[in-house]
Amino acid sequence: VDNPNYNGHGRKRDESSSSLRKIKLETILLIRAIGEGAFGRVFLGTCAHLLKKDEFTFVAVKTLKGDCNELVRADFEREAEMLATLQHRNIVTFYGVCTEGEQWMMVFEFMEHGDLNKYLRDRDPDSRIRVHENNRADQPLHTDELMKIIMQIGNGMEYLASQHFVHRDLATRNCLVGSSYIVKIGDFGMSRDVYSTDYYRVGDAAVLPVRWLPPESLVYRTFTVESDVWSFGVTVWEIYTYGKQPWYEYSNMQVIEHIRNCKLLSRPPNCPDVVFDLMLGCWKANPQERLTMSQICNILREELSKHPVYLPII
Ligand SMILES: CC(C)(C)c1ccc(C(=O)Nc2cc(-c3ccccc3)nn2-c2ccccc2)cc1
Repeated sequence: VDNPNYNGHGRKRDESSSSLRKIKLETILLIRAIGEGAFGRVFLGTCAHLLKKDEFTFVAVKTLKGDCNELVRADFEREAEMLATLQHRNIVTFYGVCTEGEQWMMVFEFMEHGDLNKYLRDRDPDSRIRVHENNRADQPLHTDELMKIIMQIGNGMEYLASQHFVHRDLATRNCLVGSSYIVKIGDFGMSRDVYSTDYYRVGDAAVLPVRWLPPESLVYRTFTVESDVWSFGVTVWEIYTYGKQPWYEYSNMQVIEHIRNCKLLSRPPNCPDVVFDLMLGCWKANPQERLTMSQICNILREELSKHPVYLPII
């Protein structure tokens, strides 16, 4: 059970850090809805004078349903406070909140390519039907580009672990892809609606992303930076299978049995040894034996330095 002084993500409530910016309602323009969930909607919008005095910035605005009670609003404030303290190039930028109108809003940076799971599925070299975004076929992703993606998520997770922040739901659906293929960890709380089959109600408790969780999280419901490392390994598996659901051949009940019996996901096709070894390092039954995010980042940096990935400068 989490220490009562910590919020759900195992983070010391740090009163001094609230750099929570209040954004004026009149500077926000909502353009179109890009997501829908049980607790509200997400819009593409613009925000004036956010970064530079006389400029607009594209933003993703998470609106809280107007008829929310005090409890949900207290949650909203707490989440916003927490998000405001986490800043890193591989964490989706949280600009601030607007609590002027009836509808409270959270303002995030807009990530133009959407969530990483959809991005991967649209760029699977094997997928026959090529999704045509503005009539340009999405180029399939090659394995060296996949390595760059896991490096970025690794950097973000290393930062969260350094802040003693436990994510509890790391997966490609909760990562976003921005311009020039920057990948960041972040979501708008819609995953349980959009990717509902990734979650399963274990006992009478909350719905859990069982396919991404280690044995101790399923059995004792403990979530730690070590259980985040396990989920990172499953996220890497997702990336090298271009967004397949882990254990897609099995039901939730069978998956829980597999994980409890320490059965591991198999090596994705064409997955390099170093990457599969990394996954195995994340999936040690004993949390203390798992790689740390820092060790993971060092291994990835070493590997990337061998095959530098040339940025698409043309
Ligand atoms: C990676 C960072 C630190 C940026 C992060 C960490 C946690 C969350 C998060 O907590 N997501 C999240 C889950 C649910 C959630 C909805 C319904 C049921 C159960 C959980 N809501 N949110 C949510 C709430 C407010 C703003 C945005 C996301 C996001 C980013």
